[in-house]
Amino acid sequence: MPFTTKATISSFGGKLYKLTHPSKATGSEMAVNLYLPPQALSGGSRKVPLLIYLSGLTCSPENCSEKGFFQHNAAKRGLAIVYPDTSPRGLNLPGEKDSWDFGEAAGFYIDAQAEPYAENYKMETYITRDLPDALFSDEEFGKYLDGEKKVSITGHSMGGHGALSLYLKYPGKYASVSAFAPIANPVNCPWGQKAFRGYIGDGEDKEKEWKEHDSTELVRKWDKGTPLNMLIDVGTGDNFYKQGQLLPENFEKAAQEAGVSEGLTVRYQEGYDHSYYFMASFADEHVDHAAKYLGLL
Ligand SMILES: N[C@@H](CCC(=O)N[C@@H](CSC=O)C(=O)NCC(=O)O)C(=O)O
Repeated sequence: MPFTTKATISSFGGKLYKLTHPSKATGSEMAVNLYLPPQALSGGSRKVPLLIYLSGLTCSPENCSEKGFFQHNAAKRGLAIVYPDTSPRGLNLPGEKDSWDFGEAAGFYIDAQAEPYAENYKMETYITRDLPDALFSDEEFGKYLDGEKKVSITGHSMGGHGALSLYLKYPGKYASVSAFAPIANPVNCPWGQKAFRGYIGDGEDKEKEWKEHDSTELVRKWDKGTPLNMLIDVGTGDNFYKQGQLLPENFEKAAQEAGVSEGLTVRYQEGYDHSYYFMASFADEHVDHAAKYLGLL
């Protein structure tokens, strides 16, 4: 099914497309922004690889495309970026809009099993299947995107959890992963527990299942012979980090204990907070991280 283009905006010599498209997984129309760098467009006509950026709680595709500054270096390296939404919208499910850290704009990049979310909150399937399939097969955008190459994945906060956990759940699917201030051990923090309780369910068996979506648990199972190709930045002035919502040290420790920390870089950036000022400061480096593994550097 084709994309509907709502707006086309020039950015760093390329174009940002504000789009919507239907998703089978969510049973709804999904908003998504796509950045095509100049190399893919007129005069370039080269197929470019794709980086997926997963946003945090409360975000839409707009936040990062407006103020993350990823397009700056993507335009130099010849990399397309897709900015998906953070949940289905407009469903009016009971309780969906009661809080900012659960429900609408807080889909957590997992497939919900609990009611009333089980039918539509299938964000894992949307990100791993519906969205890439739609982009690479699209008559218009498919011309510019290199579907032969793997894609890379990155994200912020809840989206950092999404990027790390999908990378670890689907070994070999993504060329590399990076994350800003990821919720790295969701089973042990209030945001993650609220999401997993609401989307997966509670009780002993369900809580065991939560671990299948937790990056700190998943990294323990990573193949020892395969480098992680993973970059994580966390700001030491981040209030959510100080409140124990992110827990990157637990992730690092688990990777070290499992003997899989080859290719893992975790940086604690002095004084930076949780905001897009932090991300914009290091966005060029995260784009370079992806560009390296996508063969652009
Ligand atoms: N409304 C909340 C703050 C919400 C917030 O900070 N969201 C972050 C992501 S947090 C983890 O996933 C974000 O990216 N916000 C969008 C932005 O443009 O900054 C509160 O009141 O504390």
